Amino acid sequence: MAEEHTEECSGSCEGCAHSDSCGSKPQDMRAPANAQSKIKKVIGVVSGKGGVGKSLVTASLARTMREKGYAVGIMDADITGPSIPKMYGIHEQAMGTQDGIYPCIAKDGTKIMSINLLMEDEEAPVIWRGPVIAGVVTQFWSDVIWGDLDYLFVDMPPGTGDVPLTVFQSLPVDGVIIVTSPQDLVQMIVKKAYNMARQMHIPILGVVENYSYLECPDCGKKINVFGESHIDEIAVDLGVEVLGKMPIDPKIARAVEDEQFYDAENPYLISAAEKIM
Ligand SMILES: Nc1ncnc2c1ncn2[C@@H]1O[C@H](COP(=O)(O)OP(=O)(O)OP(=O)(O)O)[C@@H](O)[C@H]1O
Repeated sequence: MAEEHTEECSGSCEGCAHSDSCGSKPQDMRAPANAQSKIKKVIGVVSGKGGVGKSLVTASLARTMREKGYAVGIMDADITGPSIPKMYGIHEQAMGTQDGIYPCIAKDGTKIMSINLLMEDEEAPVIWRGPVIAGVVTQFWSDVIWGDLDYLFVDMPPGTGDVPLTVFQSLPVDGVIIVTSPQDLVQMIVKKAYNMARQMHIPILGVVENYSYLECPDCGKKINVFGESHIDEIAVDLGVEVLGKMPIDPKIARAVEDEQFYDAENPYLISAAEKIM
């Protein structure tokens, strides 16, 4: 019979003489990366609720890292609402061999994998149950030939469902960035995302507030379109860093609309990028 841990257990199995036979040892559910992938850091971008600009923040972080000369990939784990390929103007299908699937490469060199790159019709809905969707995300890790990457950003679906759970359990996530917006609900939803990452022992790198303000193009006055920000208080309360406050920026919105995000500049997330490095 497997031995159980004793009162002296520190919680970590490292260095314990009983670690091989202990029945209480946490199960490692990590999926193997593709044999041809060498990824230095995996960063998850999460949000407690939808529509806060998580995909935009993911792509902005990837752009900032590309500008700094790093090899970057984006895994679009938002299977039912994929938006990353379109932002970069990618509408082709990914190619596969018996070794795996090759990500598509954006004009700025960012490697991208998304369910939309595997579908014949990118407008066809994905009507799959949670475990199937979660399985696809694991395949994005095991079957995609990412090659050598400094950073892989994972654009998670909103909330705390099957996919974030699978990503946290199956991928070696080095840390998460929580994206939020300045609304009353925010405190509760940030805490949900925060608590999920904590419970899964994933380091929280900090929070980014999106839609923080709009700068008047005539007088430069900052208008709080979605109300007063509470992000600084929330960050203090949770003991996490505020990594950036992104305004509503028509130039960025245009880059998305024109499907030319590979050219977009985002000066608002420099400290978020530095925190990752
Ligand atoms: N700071 C911003 N300035 C201008 N446009 C923005 C900004 N943030 C997001 N947008 C635009 O708002 C829309 C929604 O953003 P995005 O797709 O990133 O949200 P999301 O949180 O990933 O959504 P979902 O939860 O549905 O996956 C997009 O068209 C995006 O380009």
